[in-house]
Amino acid sequence: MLYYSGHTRRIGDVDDGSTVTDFLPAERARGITIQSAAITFEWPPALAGLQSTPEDIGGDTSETQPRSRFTHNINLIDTPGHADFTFEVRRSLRILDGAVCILDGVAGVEAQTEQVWAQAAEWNIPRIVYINKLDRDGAAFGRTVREIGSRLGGWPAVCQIPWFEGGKGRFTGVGDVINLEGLLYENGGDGKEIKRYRLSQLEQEYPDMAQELRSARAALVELLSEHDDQLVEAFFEAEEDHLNITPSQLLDSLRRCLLAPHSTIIPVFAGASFRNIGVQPLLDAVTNLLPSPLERPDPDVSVGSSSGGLSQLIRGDLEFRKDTNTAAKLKKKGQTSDPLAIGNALQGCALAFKVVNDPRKGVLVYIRVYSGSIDRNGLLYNTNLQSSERATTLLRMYANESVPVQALHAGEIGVIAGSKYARTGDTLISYSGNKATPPEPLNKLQLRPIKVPPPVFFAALEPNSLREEKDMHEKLALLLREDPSLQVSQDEDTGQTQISGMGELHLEIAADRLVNDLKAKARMGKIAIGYRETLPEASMSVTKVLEGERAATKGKAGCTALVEPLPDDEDTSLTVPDDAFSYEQDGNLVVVETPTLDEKGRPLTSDDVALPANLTVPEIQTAYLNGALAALSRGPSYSFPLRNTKVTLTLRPEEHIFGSETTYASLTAAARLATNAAFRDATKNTASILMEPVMNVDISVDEASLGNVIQDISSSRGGQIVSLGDHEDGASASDNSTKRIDVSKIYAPKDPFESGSSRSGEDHHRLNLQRTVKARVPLKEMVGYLKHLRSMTGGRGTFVMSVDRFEKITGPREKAVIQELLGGFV
Ligand SMILES: Nc1nc2c(ncn2[C@@H]2O[C@H](COP(=O)(O)OP(=O)(O)OP(=O)(O)O)[C@@H](O)[C@H]2O)c(=O)[nH]1
Repeated sequence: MLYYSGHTRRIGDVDDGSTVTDFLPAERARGITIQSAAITFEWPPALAGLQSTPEDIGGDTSETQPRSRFTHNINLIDTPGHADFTFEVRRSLRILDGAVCILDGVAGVEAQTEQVWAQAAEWNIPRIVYINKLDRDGAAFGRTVREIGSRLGGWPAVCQIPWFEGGKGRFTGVGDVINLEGLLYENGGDGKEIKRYRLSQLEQEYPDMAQELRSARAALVELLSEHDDQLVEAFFEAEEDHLNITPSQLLDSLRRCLLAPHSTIIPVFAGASFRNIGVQPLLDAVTNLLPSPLERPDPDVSVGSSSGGLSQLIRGDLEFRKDTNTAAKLKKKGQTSDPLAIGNALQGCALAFKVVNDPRKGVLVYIRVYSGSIDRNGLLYNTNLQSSERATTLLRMYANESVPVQALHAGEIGVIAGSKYARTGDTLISYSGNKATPPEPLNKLQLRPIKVPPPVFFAALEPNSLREEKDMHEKLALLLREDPSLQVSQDEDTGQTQISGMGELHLEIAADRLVNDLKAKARMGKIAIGYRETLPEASMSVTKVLEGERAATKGKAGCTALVEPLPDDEDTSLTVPDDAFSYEQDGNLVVVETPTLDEKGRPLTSDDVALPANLTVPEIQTAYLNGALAALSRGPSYSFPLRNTKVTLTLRPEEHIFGSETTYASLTAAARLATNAAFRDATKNTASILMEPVMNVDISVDEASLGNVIQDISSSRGGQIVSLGDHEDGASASDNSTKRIDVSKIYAPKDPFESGSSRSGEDHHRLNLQRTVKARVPLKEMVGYLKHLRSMTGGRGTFVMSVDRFEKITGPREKAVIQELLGGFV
């Protein structure tokens, strides 16, 4: 894409590590994408002027021109395909306006495809499909098209068909169903030499291709007519001749269908990128079919407990819930809660979706601007961190150069260079006025956040020497800004640092980044499963006072803690009193109570003691919270993080505050001490109960291996089969909400081997039947599964998994796990 748009001089090759977007050494070495890089280019190329398009197709010159005749800015976000990085995919998905789903023409729809497809549907992102690798042996365009129908739950609108030499030979080009022409690529060329054949020429020189193209055209018109009345009209005007519909009418219809809410039309394109076949027409399709930022629905935002659309907020139409703390506080402070004034104060709103530490340029924060503009040197408020910084350098990123710009506007993607704080996922806003903080409640404005899945693997990280420890932690902090799906915790007693993440590869790459790219002098220990522990019973209320001499932290402070197990799956928000400060994370709930103080820290009755001047109620709440979170990261019995645990911390100034001796740090330390003591109290009779991650596993296999795979999951691995999908009849793995697609009604050109095979087509069909097994399996049993699955399925099986929940381990399994853990520690 970058080559054809004129931004690089040579075509990058993943196999020899010369790609532009996979720029991390770890990515180039492994040939995979890890971070979603964002790059801007123009299509059609800006320098070339208007692209020459095939003349005289359809014959009508009065109609609207396709968008691909005019230069557009395209922001390309390349996302990783490996299951360990689904979080990376998720966070880039949400900033997309449209997506190209690239399928492997041999593997077809894979388990991973279904997962990412469903996520994209959640964000309402219009998608087109590109079936790649059609040059490979065993590539099956037709079968893949049918799988798109059965497994992705939509109607494939075949916009291109593959062109094989002599019908079965080398893959040489594509048939363009919209423009009714054949595109023949020069063998072994860079893809710039394309010979175009009009239908009439094809009929003379390649009659089979012409025939297939006509069938495909009829199928496309018929499919769209079922979803789009305007095309039905056009069809009648065209004297009911499929071939007389103009390309523009078809593109407009496809676009209407694709952009309609809950669209079930999936435009399909074909190619072999490695042979440089099919890339430019795909770029035309991106320009012609996918929406511009202006055509996207209003992004969801929340402001405190109110939520709605961003433009609603700007117009002053967002209703702020009167019962919220926000409204009450606003009133007290005498500030406006006039929605229009709030909307007017917002000048720009952007999302930081990627933080990259570039060895030469420093920290680059990639942002997507949603409204207004982000200006150079303007003050930017980070509503996640509740702090502001100036965007001194704004860049637009091209393939190998970055261009400084004065502002980034709504719809644009660019970079803030040198930002000190912004992390992946943070909402950034600019606002009117010169204050360091935006007017309330804009400081709470959040673009719809993504949930970070709980990490299920961990490993110890050790600096090579004590001297390196500080440096290692600084570099870790940078890594965490890049990737919020990594977590780091430190053992208070041993000082050992642990890193946890989504998968083994995820942690390996993190360690690789830390050591090789960020040059931390450290090493990572063995990767193990991240179990959790939960309390067997509630503790007594425990008060601890921390004295400076005893601890590393200076100062004196106290805290009272009470801990208790939460019932499984309880909606924790229900158990918090409205006026208390509470925080939920990883299935835990921390509540901080200050029963004798008002929100300004003043005593409620004359018998109560006030806060000293150096402390405020919010500071105490955060200090206590941080102490509790630190304690929660290490359980009392097995040192695993706690789960389903409620921590209630209470501050009573007369007991816990010692004038100016009481600092923020000492309060945090006291809260941690008290929480830990309460944990010990709750486990004095019985040890914590271990919990293990149980995964939702989707396995794709063909009919022949189905029995073995099910047997293996349910008996050897203790898994529970949830459902069996039959892809070809449409009883697919996709959830029930997606409509079933009648696969027999899908148009797909015959695959070369289908006709030439000695087997009857039907037999072949059945043998290739793909099934999706959905199961719930403990993660412990899934370690090393890919290799096993491959051997059971002759290499064709694929699977994906995500954390479903943590479950208590009981009975003989508990013994076995504990034994293994103990063994691991010896
Ligand atoms: N034969 C053939 N091989 C291809 C084609 N396109 C890509 N490949 C090969 O497929 C492999 C994977 O290519 P990538 O571009 O890294 O695929 P990806 O989907 O981006 O992979 P991730 O970066 O892990 O997400 C490489 O070895 C490519 O050479 C094609 O059209 N034909």
